[in-house]
Amino acid sequence: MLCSWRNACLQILEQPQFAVNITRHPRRYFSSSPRWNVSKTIPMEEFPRELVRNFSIIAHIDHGKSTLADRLLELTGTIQKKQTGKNEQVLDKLKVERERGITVKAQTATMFHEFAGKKHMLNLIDTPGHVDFAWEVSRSLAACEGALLLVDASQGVQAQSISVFHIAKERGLKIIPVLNKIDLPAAQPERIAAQMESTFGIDPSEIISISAKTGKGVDAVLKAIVERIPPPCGQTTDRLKAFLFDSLYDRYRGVISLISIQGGILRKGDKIASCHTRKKYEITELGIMHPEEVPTQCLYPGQVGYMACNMKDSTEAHIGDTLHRVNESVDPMPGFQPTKAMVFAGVFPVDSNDFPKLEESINRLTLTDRSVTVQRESSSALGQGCRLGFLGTLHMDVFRQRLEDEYDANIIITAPTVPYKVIYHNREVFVSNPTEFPDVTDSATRVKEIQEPVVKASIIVPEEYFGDMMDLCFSHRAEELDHRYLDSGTATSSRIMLTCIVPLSEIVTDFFNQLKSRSSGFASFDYEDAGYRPSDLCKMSFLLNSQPVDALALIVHRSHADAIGRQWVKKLHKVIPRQLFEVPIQAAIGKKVIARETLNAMRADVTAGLYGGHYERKMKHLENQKEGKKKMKKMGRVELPQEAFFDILSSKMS
Ligand SMILES: Nc1nc2c(ncn2[C@@H]2O[C@H](COP(=O)(O)OP(=O)(O)OP(=O)(O)O)[C@@H](O)[C@H]2O)c(=O)[nH]1
Repeated sequence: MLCSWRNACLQILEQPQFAVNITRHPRRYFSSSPRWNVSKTIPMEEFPRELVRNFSIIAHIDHGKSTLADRLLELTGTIQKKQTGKNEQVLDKLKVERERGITVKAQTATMFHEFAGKKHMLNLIDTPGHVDFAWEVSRSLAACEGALLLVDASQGVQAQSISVFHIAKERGLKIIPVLNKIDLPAAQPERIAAQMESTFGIDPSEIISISAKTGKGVDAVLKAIVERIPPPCGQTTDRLKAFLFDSLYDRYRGVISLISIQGGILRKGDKIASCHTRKKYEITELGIMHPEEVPTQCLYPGQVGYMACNMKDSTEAHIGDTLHRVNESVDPMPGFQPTKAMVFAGVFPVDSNDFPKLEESINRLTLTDRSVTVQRESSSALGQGCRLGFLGTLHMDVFRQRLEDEYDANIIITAPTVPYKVIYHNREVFVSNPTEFPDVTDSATRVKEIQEPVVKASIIVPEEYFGDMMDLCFSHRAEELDHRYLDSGTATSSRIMLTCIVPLSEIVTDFFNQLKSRSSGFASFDYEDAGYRPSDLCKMSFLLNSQPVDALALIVHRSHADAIGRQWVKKLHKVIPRQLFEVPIQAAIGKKVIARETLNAMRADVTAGLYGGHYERKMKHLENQKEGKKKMKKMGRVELPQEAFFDILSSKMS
């Protein structure tokens, strides 16, 4: 699968609009004066751990991580300076990443840099910036000793800057503060430096000011990486211990794992075992990501690279696993918490005959993105499909786009839901599919309590938008609101950090769009899991001609039920084509209808052929028509066309 993933990337890169200096052969990545002649193997033994630095770049979305990564790769001669003048980034390889300008999948690249007369090996692990991909961030950081904390000098500290800072701090990483985009006219380096001091306790004299776009100051970053980040631990004489921090699937070679060597030397041909699964393997290929694969003979302590070892099934590679030599047991490294899907949605093919193809595409795509959970689902309205679990709505959106771009899938995706906890007298059940949600109005279901997931949200916003943000939070059922000023002293327009507890279900719908529009794009937002809380939730069903449409069911808070019900029947009324008979469109909670619209019948003019004649004759025709329609209505099932589903469900999410 890696190969197909890689091939997909290469195909994308080979398209003229993505023409950058990456090609299939590693040799071509080198500048005209390569440090290493890659036709010979890289002498890995020349890089003892003292000469190795493993680091990551962490920042809020769009603060310039990938741009800085490119400048570092260029400055160290790893890639050629771009001639295209386009903004494409070398490490953002997926089409969706290039189109949206965001990093989704973390990439690794090794650079060689001469400092104080010694060649150093610098391993950069690029990380995504969006809150949905925080799991990738913490996974990338586990293989590093240091991190560049990048802050946009025009935007200042944002919500995600704070959360990634804390992840890095918790992992004990050396943090190098970097102020980026100083070339922008709106940049306020002194003010933002003061903000970094008050928010992170960073000494302003340690901050490096750069422009990743023009390259100004980037050499000082390279110097700081070597001087300030400690070298990794581990000795060549230790027992072999390799930490598996990422994996990909290659159709021909099986699983390719990214590893960091914590101790001992890993050689091609070595027999290794996994602490987690206890399975044994033989290393068939070893190398470094440069940023494409460059094979080597061995990897030494502190080095980061890739390995292939005939792992056939992608589930065998456990992120966070420790690998050791067969018969030489070691203490496993602390692993990662498994990811928890927080947003679920049903995915159905537009043409139900396409289900096998869709399922195959989903399975392939999940091999490159293990945080997605998959379960089969069938709906009477939409046919066979899959219920997928994602880390957040952006994650869901990116997955959908990748399905469409890379696998040509034509799909309908249902409204996102979150996993609710239904507590019965004797058990607890997690429900993420509205069709499985019990009817709480019916005492026979014996539901004791319903709980919903809540998150601790942090919003950073200029003072003038504070009132709007409070309104937004209240209208989304926020509790425990608190705030503090980020800028100390006399700043003219201060920024405020607002924190509150909000139900996750409120965030997965339109919260983010509203946050951006109500703050004119100035607010930034981040959230973390805050457990479950009891909530007054119920299932809302929609009925067309008294028949429930399963794919449209929703789980709503009772206080919002009436408004949502009314809004939805109105929307349905707009998109459902008129039938030969009258169709009631109803929203119901349990057996109680809370909103209704009526779709009038199409009426052929049955009296058109008559001219003159008696009034009674006309009335008789009309009465007959009425009778016929009544019969039709009794038997009639309203088929919702797929386009109507598409309209309803896409507007549901906006
Ligand atoms: N003027 C200016 N623009 C910059 C600079 N650095 C980055 N940019 C621009 O800022 C935008 C975002 O940069 P990226 O490098 O994609 O940001 P990122 O942090 O990698 O974004 P994610 O991967 O989505 O988290 C791009 O349009 C860059 O061209 C800079 O120093 N000056």
